[in-house]
Amino acid sequence: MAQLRDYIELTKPKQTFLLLLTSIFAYLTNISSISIVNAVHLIASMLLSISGTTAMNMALEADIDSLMRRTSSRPIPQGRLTPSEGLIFGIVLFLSGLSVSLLINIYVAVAVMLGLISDIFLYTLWLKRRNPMSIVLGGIAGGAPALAGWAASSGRIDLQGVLMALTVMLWIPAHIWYIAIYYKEDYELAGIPMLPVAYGVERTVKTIIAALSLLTAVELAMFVMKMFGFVFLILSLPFTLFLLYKSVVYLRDLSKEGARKMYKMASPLIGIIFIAMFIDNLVKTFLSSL
Ligand code: HEM
Ligand SMILES: CC(C)=CCC/C(C)=C/CC/C(C)=C/COP(=O)(O)OP(=O)(O)O
Repeated sequence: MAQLRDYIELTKPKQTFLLLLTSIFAYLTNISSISIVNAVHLIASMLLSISGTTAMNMALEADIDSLMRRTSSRPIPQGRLTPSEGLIFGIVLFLSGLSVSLLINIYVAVAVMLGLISDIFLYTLWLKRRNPMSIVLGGIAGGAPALAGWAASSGRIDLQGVLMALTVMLWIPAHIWYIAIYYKEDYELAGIPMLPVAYGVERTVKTIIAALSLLTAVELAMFVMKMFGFVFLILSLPFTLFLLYKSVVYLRDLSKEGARKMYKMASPLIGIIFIAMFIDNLVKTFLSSL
């Protein structure tokens, strides 16, 4: 049982759940074309491929995880699982998820492959240990589940799918860089040049503010281009602007404890935005049926 718990920990359940949520709600924004079979295939494909990618990431990062307070208690640094056990587990899960994605359509499989390439090859193996802006390309992995959900219901990868993925990517700087400010010493110890380590806290917060400003612009663009309506705008814009405002206020603080609060405040935003997309489409579909 302890081993099963360790294997589950390799999949980062909380992160995987929220990533799955973005995929499901991206899928449901095409309410007129959903099918139970496709929805089940999407959920299975995302759970398997996201968990697999995350387990591969943990197996490949066991060395730096053992150097960081936040991650040193994980199964592989603690020797409860070996890196090769973690890698094989991740590869099997991922390939299973990719196979299921092909049951839906080729575009979902493309999004799954984008997630793997971005998370493992661009971020984990190449950029994270070398480049302070690693999460920009690593962020494509974060947007991949939303792209997969849209592709599963629309049958294509188009501008709307790309903008929905971009929405996640522009939230990621607030998500990870507030964590990185809080754990700055950890990343320094492990030699990981996260933005706060390389350019300091103030520069990092200003970059987060720029990303949240772009996120606001993308939300407005999706409204102007009639991809989503007023319901989406009034449910997501205020929360985005609130996090933007609190980030500007945090510029005068820059404390570690303040960073932890900002990280916790950032987490729900991406869920709120994708639920807003779903509710907007639900209301639009209901009104058009009257
Ligand atoms: C480049 C992309 C990303 C990176 C580098 C990243 C990194 C991290 C890190 C370092 C943590 C803290 C883990 C810990 O507590 O030890 C975390 C937690 C988490 N991440 Fe991400 N993440 C990324 C993308 C995402 C995306 C796209 C989502 C959801 C859509 C997400 C959802 C979560 C959640 C829900 C948690 C747990 C929060 C908690 O424990 O309170 N992450 N992530
Ligand atoms: C469809 C598909 C396969 C999508 C992949 C989605 C996915 C796993 C996104 C997470 C992105 C990511 C780079 C996390 C690594 O965090 P980290 O290594 O910096 O975190 P840590 O320090 O806590 O290990």
